[in-house]
Amino acid sequence: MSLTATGQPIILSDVNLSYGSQPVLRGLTLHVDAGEIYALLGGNGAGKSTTMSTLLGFARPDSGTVLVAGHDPAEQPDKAREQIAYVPENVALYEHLTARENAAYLLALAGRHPALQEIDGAFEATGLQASAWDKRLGGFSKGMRQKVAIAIALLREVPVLLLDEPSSGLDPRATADFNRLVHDVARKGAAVLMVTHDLLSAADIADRIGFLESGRIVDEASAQGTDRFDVRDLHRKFAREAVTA
Ligand SMILES: Nc1ncnc2c1ncn2[C@@H]1O[C@H](COP(=O)(O)OP(=O)(O)OP(=O)(O)O)[C@@H](O)[C@H]1O
Repeated sequence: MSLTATGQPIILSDVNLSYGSQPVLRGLTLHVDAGEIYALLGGNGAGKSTTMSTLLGFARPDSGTVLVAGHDPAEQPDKAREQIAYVPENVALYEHLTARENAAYLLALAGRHPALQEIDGAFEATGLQASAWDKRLGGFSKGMRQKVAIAIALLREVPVLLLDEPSSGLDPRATADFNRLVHDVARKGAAVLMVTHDLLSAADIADRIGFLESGRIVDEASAQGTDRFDVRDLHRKFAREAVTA
């Protein structure tokens, strides 16, 4: 695992990015430590997806520093992506392959060849019921798909986990299961950056919450020990930002 001198797997420092004449990221600075869960909250158009695209090497900043486990995604996209497990809002898996086949195939593409027991162990850790392991993905719910995606992420043992709107479309039970899993991944040492509109989830699992407005962090809050976030307070901040964005 290659880290930067500061040991932070996710670094965005003073990042500026425009689409044509429209500035989208404006001096964005955001660092995530190993083992930390950072929730990025922001209204529509605040630049959350662009931030993800920048980390994945799909969008090139005009200036500033972006490092994923020490690699600049714009210069070395393959190296950066090797360090990232990315779970998009709608997980893309092979519909005609079973859960086990999806895991084996996608991990092979990433250069890993875990034994079947390891794949099953990861499914077990995610709470995906054993009766689904040999079923084709075609009939899976969104929650089940996310479990397969997280199992693959667990087996890749990468230092960076990026989650895009992970709880949208999940019922409260599935959201709680998913949050528990993300928590476990972070406790194993991954830096987790999640983009979300779900204040409850953010309050539940984030160590830090950043409010993104017009491409920069305008406010940040940290959980202090066992003191969690006050959701009503978050809502007030979020609503204000959404109004002023
Ligand atoms: N490929 C692109 N080309 C031009 N403009 C873009 C492109 N992608 C995003 N934008 C613009 O950049 C701004 C930020 O978009 P982005 O998708 O990053 O915001 P977001 O916070 O993810 O919003 P949402 O919550 O609606 O998904 C928006 O004004 C959007 O129209």
